[in-house]
Amino acid sequence: MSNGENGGRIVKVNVPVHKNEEYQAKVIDLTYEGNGVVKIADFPVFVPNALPGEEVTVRVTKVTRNFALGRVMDWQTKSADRVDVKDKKYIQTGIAPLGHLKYLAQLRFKQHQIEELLAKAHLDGIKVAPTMGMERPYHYRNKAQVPVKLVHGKLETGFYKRGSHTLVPIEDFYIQDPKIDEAIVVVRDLLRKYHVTPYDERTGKGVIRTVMVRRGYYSHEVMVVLVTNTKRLPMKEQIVDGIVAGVPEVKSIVQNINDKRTNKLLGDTDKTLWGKDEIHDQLLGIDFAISPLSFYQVNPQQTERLYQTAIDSAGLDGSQTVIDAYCGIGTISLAVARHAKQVYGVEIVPAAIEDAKHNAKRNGIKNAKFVVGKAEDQFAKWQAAGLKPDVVIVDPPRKGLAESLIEATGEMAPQKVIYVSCNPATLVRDIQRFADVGYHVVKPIQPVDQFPQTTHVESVTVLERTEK
Ligand SMILES: C[S@@+](CC[C@H](N)C(=O)[O-])C[C@H]1O[C@@H](n2cnc3c(N)ncnc32)[C@H](O)[C@@H]1O
Repeated sequence: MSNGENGGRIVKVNVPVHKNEEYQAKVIDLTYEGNGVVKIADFPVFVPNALPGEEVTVRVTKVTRNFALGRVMDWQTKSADRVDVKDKKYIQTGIAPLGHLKYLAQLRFKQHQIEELLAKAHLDGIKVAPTMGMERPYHYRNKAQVPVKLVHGKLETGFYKRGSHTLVPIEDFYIQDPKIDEAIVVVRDLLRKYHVTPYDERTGKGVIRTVMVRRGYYSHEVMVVLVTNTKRLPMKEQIVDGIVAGVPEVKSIVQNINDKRTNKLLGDTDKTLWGKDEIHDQLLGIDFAISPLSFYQVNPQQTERLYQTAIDSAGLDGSQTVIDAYCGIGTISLAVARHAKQVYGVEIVPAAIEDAKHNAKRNGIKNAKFVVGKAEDQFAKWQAAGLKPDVVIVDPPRKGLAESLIEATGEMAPQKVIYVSCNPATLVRDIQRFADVGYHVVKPIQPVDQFPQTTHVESVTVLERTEK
């Protein structure tokens, strides 16, 4: 019998492990979240920083009815796939939850996740290609959003410990562009120098909440966004001058005001303090304008590979009509437009569609039309209007596709469906639903590692219409 917590209530649960006790066990698996799994008298305990095959001493930190959480206190044996991460902060904070696994093993882990889900759905016939990885799988992020807090009386920038709001001070973020890390240190030192107070979420007081920095991968243009809780930023001129002097590539300095007591990072009001309102960068040779609130892919190198894989799979020769569903700021649509007769993009966020139209114009692309709306509703409208696309590309959020969208696709009868997925579980579910309307996977699913050192799995699946 052990005490487990349940929404603040203490409940008695009949389980074979006890909080704060230590157990020796062998790690038997790795979860999709990157935690090691050990079983104690058949009861699962999930443990960060533990790899399959390792023998460990685990201290149990939390017990629930069905599982427990634990922490490795000691390793009796270590996995050959283990990397000794120099700084435990990366694992503690969730910056790099797979940072302790060799990169090749991370790529296999991602491939294997899709294979396992297919096998569970009795779809073992569908193959999965080895994950396309990065040559240098570090320092890839083109955007940082770093909380600012008082830690032991000193203003610090860093990252939250997993599952908490405890700030761990960090200077080298490991997966971010090092120029971004340098810019954050410059800003932090200026905030310290001019005694700007960090926001305190308990009292709602203080000035600076977050520092966001973006840097164009090709353009090298840097944008610094200071997210404040107050309309006034004290010592504004001095801070701006300091950033201009300390960050040579800076092209835009923006104050974003977020005076809501919320976990939301950015507020709705932007004030450009210096330079341009937006920076620019390219993806697949297309120029994109990026403002503080714009969505933009964070790993440009791998995004290009992911989208190129999707575009190559579409087999376009300039004569096709293509739908790009969940098009965001039109990244895929605009890249496809150069190889298609006409492209239609649909996306639920109006600001993203504004960006998409703006980006089409800037690049002189005239054969892409963008619509705001729910993809599932828009598919029904297109179907009713008799639109006959040759190719449908979908890039949905983690929850995958609405069933009605799959049915409408079946009715519009494109030759190909290209499915860009960020969640293998909903991908496998949707592959089964596509089979019901006559579409089958025609080549191995291609995972592309968009987020090295983390557990995210992105992939491209090609489905074709097959006669029943
Ligand atoms: C994985 S992102 C796709 C990003 C896009 N391909 C790009 O590169 O910019 C998923 C997108 O789907 C949008 N979205 C979410 N639910 C939607 C819905 N029901 N209909 C249309 N778009 C939706 C989100 O706002 C987000 O932009």
